[in-house]
Amino acid sequence: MNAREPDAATAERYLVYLSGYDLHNRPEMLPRLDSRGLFGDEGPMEIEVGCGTGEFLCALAAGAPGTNFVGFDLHAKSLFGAVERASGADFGNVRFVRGDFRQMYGLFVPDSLRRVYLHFPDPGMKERYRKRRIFGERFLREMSRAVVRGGELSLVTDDEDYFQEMLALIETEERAAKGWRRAHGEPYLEGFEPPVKSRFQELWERRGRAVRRFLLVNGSAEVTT
Ligand SMILES: C[S@@+](CC[C@H](N)C(=O)[O-])C[C@H]1O[C@@H](n2cnc3c(N)ncnc32)[C@H](O)[C@@H]1O
Repeated sequence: MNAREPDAATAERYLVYLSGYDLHNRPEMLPRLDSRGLFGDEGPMEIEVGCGTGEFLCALAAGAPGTNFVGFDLHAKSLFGAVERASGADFGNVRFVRGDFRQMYGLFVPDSLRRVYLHFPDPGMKERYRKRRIFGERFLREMSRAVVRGGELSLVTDDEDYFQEMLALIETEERAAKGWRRAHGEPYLEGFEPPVKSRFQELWERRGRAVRRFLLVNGSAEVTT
């Protein structure tokens, strides 16, 4: 997708930029990452971490106009594509936040999210890049704090090494009997059939990669709708 930078009015409506400097030095000046802070209302909110060009998130937004959807990504050009998609459809329930998600945990409000999606996160093949992975113990803990009891975390990957890391951490989490547990009896789910597939899902499936998913529920309450 070869998207151009949005004009000022479109960027103002859809895009929030959180610089590394501000996140580190003056987080108290930044908006809270909940419905009130990003949409000015109290609607339920779902987020996609590393949303890329936003195909999946915008398809969700089209199907649930009463829910707020926020996509997070580091990469400006991908988000320009995502903004073009959302503004082209005139969605009022979508925003995008640009910046390093790992620096944003302190801006989330406890019990403010209904679902979190982390789909096809970058695996970082080389040893030194593995440290940049979004998924890990801290991610699980922070998202458990931000998501309501009974809310969900959806994890999808095509990468064997990342999959094994997810499986091991999820099993540890379940043994601790708090935080996240699997919504399914099987160790993981084979394949993923959303209403619209993301750019990376299309790409990896075309190349014959196996796609595997975990659907986790927060705490021990029943799943919310
Ligand atoms: C492989 S792409 C997947 C994009 C999308 N989820 C999809 O399925 O097409 C991973 C995305 O995560 C973003 N990303 C990687 N590290 C990030 C971070 N620390 N904070 C925010 N986004 C990040 C990348 O810029 C990239 O767009």
